[in-house]
Amino acid sequence: MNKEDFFIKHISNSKYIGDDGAFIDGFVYSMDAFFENVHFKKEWMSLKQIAYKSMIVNISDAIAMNAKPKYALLSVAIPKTYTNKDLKSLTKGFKKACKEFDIKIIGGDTIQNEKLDISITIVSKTSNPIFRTGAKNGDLVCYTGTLGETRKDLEKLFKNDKISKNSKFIKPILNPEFFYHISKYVNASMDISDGLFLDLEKLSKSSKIGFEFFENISEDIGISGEEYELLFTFDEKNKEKIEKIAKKYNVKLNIFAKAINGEFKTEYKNHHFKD
Ligand SMILES: Nc1ncnc2c1ncn2[C@@H]1O[C@H](COP(=O)(O)OP(=O)(O)OP(=O)(O)O)[C@@H](O)[C@H]1O
Ligand SMILES: Cc1ncc(C[n+]2csc(CCOP(=O)(O)O)c2C)c(N)n1
Ligand SMILES: [Mg+2]
Repeated sequence: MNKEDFFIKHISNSKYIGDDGAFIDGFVYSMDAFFENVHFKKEWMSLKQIAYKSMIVNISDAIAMNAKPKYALLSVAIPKTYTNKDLKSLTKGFKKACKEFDIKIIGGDTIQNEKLDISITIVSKTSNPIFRTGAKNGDLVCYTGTLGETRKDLEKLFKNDKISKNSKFIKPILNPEFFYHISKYVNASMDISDGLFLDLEKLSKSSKIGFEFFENISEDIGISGEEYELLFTFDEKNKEKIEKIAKKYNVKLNIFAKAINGEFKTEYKNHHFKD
């Protein structure tokens, strides 16, 4: 067991752990860290882009639970060298995401540190939470969008090559309205942050199912992390309805497997705690 899984297993045996967020009394609580040299290097993105993405990766978890983000608590560790202009750029990024998703920042903490580190808690609302545990035998398994480019762009950045400012690595694309619209047909869902193969392993564990793949999924597609696409399962009888809604919202669907008895394990390791 890797250190991440070992720690999570021992920190709590609460039933709330294991989903993209914890559902309690109509609200979903989720948090994600966005740290310099772990999630980005300062040369790769502007401060506004960094702040914006730190919010988006958090909002992604809320959407995957079929919850509407409402409030954010924001902790920021700021390097000493940052000027007021730098701080303004950061606030612009946070505010842009808040405006786009109608979120209020209701608190947080600000400290000084060597690196720029951001931790965000999102409080979101839902009357119909979707968990990772709900996939049923026979369900179709689907992800949205196109996978692979994010990892390629990350590799380029590591080689000091330039990438487009429209890259999903810089600016992930979320599809909240599409997902809220199909939510009544969805049995299980999560977002793709670690990569399809690793996230399928999590889905398999949570729902106690395996997968029968309709075609081979290449490594390029399967190990690309930080895609923030949606991964979900649904009963075959809802396929046409979901496809129609996807068309309306211009969302690409990839129905790539069927849930079956068994379990799915990937040979690929989580990038966290590699060594
Ligand atoms: N330090 C921690 N203390 C308590 N619970 C944790 C801790 N770290 C993770 N968890 C919980 O463990 C589960 C898995 O966490 P993980 O970070 O893998 O979530 P994820 O949504 O799969 O990934 P991502 O962080 O990329 O969104 C979640 O329910 C999360 O709330
Ligand atoms: C400097 C740097 N090194 C590596 C990566 C790749 N990376 C970081 S976090 C993550 C998955 C989701 O993480 P989390 O579970 O924390 O949300 C991936 C693929 C990066 N973006 N920047
Ligand atoms: Mg998630």
